[in-house]
Amino acid sequence: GVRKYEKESCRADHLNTCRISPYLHFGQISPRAVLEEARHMKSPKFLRKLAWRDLSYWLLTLWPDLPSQPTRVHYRDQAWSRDPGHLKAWQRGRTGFPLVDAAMRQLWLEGWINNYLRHVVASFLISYLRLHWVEGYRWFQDTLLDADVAINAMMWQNGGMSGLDQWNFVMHPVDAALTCDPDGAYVRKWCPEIAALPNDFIHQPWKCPPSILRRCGIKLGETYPNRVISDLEGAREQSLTDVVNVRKKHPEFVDRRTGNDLVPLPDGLCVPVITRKEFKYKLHHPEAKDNPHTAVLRGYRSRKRDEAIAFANERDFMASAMNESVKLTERRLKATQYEAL
Ligand SMILES: Cc1cc2nc3c(=O)[nH]c(=O)nc-3n(C[C@H](O)[C@H](O)[C@H](O)COP(=O)(O)OP(=O)(O)OC[C@H]3O[C@@H](n4cnc5c(N)ncnc54)[C@H](O)[C@@H]3O)c2cc1C
Repeated sequence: GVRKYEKESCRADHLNTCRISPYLHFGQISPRAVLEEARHMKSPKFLRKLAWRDLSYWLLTLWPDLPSQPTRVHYRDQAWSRDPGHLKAWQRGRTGFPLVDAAMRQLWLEGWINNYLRHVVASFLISYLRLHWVEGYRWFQDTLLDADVAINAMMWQNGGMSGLDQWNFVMHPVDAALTCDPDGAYVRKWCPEIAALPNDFIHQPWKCPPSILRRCGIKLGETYPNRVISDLEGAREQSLTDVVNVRKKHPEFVDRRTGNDLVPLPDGLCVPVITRKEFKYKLHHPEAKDNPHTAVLRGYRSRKRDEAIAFANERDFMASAMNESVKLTERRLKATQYEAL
């Protein structure tokens, strides 16, 4: 169990975490008892996570408005999208991105998803749909069995870039899927309307050749939603620019020496806090296309799968081109026979 927790707690298709958060939240299990048990497990990762729980309570006592007001105060001026259609699609698991949809459906029906999936859907809301993190916080408060004002707010603040500890990664909805659900079992369970898709396309049906979609009885836009956004990279770039604009507008909250954000503490003192390297780079190189510190996580599986998909599409194209050419020859032949008569 411990080995799986250390290395594979991300898996969506296996239960590799403890699932004790609702019991901890409602006081049915004491965190001290859990800590005592966990000492024998030799899982530093687990102990770290348990400690984060206390960290969030400490943060909430320092910043009582943690659930609604950016801790990095200048991020109040950040531009966000306000598309209600996108928010609804995210909440109801109808974004057209299978892993995001599967997780949001599980959350709605069971009131729980694992930590990795919470990061995936949060990254999607914030960095790709560019919707305000407070929307995510509110939805999680409404739907999670373990909904906890302190932990939930701390995590959404950090994901939303304005928390004390900015996440240094962004989860790509397809690359994350290949990591946590490599054979698509999880997506098939929660998105049964696309279950018949072969593994290569289960996490990106929009790349599936039309003939295979037809064979699986899938009509994108009808039986399963089209993607709410298709230009993921463009959306991510815009989100990056939104943060850089805030930092440009408020040089008084950027430490001149290190480039880190400055956060005013409740007693008035301003302290520098760790800031994502890609934000610091972009501030000084606004036109640069390739940011060497990009935070989007990519995996080797994605590249392998992309090659397989390109091959399948090429084959599909060749097959339909050959089909067309056979039909054309038949039509020509018929026409000549008709003329000969
Ligand atoms: C956007 C977002 C929102 C979240 N909202 C909540 C929430 O409202 N309530 C909640 O309990 N957890 C929240 N978490 C943290 C974490 O996802 C859950 O605690 C965990 O998934 C619960 O499952 P588990 O008991 O199997 O966790 P395990 O991984 O087995 O961890 C054991 C316990 O450690 C604590 N813990 C684990 N991860 C974290 C963390 N990242 N921060 C603080 N404590 C942690 C929890 O009490 C958890 O029950 C959130 C995470 C994210 C990314």
